[in-house]
Amino acid sequence: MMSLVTFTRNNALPLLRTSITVRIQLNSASLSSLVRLEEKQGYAVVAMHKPPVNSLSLEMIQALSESLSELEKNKCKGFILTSACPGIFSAGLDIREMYQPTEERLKEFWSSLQTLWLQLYGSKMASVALINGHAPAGGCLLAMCCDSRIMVNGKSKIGLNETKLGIVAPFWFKDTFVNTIGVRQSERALQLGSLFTPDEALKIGLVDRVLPDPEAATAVAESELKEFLQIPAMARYLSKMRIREAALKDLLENREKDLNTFVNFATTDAVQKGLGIYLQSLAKKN
Ligand SMILES: CC/C=C\C/C=C\C/C=C\C/C=C/C(=O)SCCNC(=O)CCNC(=O)[C@H](O)C(C)(C)COP(=O)(O)OP(=O)(O)OC[C@H]1O[C@@H](n2cnc3c(N)ncnc32)[C@H](O)[C@@H]1OP(=O)(O)O
Repeated sequence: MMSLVTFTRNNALPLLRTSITVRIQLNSASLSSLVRLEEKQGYAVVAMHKPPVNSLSLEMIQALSESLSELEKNKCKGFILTSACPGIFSAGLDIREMYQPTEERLKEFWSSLQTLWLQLYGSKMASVALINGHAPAGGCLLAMCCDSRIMVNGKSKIGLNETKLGIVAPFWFKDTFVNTIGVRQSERALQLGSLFTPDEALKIGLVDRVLPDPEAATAVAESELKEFLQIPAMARYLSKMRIREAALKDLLENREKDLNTFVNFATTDAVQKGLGIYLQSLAKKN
């Protein structure tokens, strides 16, 4: 189904001295059902929808990438990244992709994740993560790639908990973490695999606002995004790149090496054993 939306720059971006009407066509037919794209006045909502926990499988990662490309193609200025699965933002990487994998799929999985991170962390679009549920590991990474993070209060937790699975956050996860919460907090939290409550996350700067319920959080996410969109786009983007470009460059220049490191590490007996135990513990819970 082809949908059409009209973005009037006068409304969406008050600081731009132009009244050009930008017509945006989001070709949702070609996009996967794993991601729901909703067009709003001057921005888009990207909602992950892979029940039960929005785990980032190869298909989910590619669907997110395609959605961002679709927005870029349509000259969308900003988006809210959130979840359409109640209580879950994203459970992070789909552990089943890393457990007893074929080498070919494992490589495609990791390479797609690298692409998604480069796209999201380096995006010209302004973005707000509306974290309406748990956001461990890869889920936290997605949120950190956005320009602002609004979290709904409750039992959900956020953080990079990789060490708890017996794995290590890759250097670009770490760089994103350090750029968000600083070196000391990152060093401690990475080692401990800490998952933070919304209030704890607020205290260390991992999220920017905590709201009592999804409705309040949505309203704040919208006004936050509009604030970002009011800044002249080029100045805002180049300022963001001042902070992010070194990390982006590092992965761009070391993609192949990072891929090989990941494949070698993930397929060791020790890591496979650890992932198997972790998957069992998740299954046992139910
Ligand atoms: C030297 C270093 C070099 C290179 C680096 C190498 C390796 C590093 C690689 C990657 C970094 C990893 C990043 C990651 O993102 S790893 C994933 C981390 N995620 C988690 O630990 C979250 C696990 N899940 C949970 O804690 C809970 O599910 C959650 C709190 C999110 C939700 O709880 P809830 O009670 O609502 O649901 P559950 O009943 O637990 O789960 C439902 C269902 O979903 C399955 N599940 C959950 N999470 C995952 C997942 N991440 N992947 C796959 N499947 C998942 C769970 O097993 C249940 O399945 P079923 O029993 O079949 O219903």
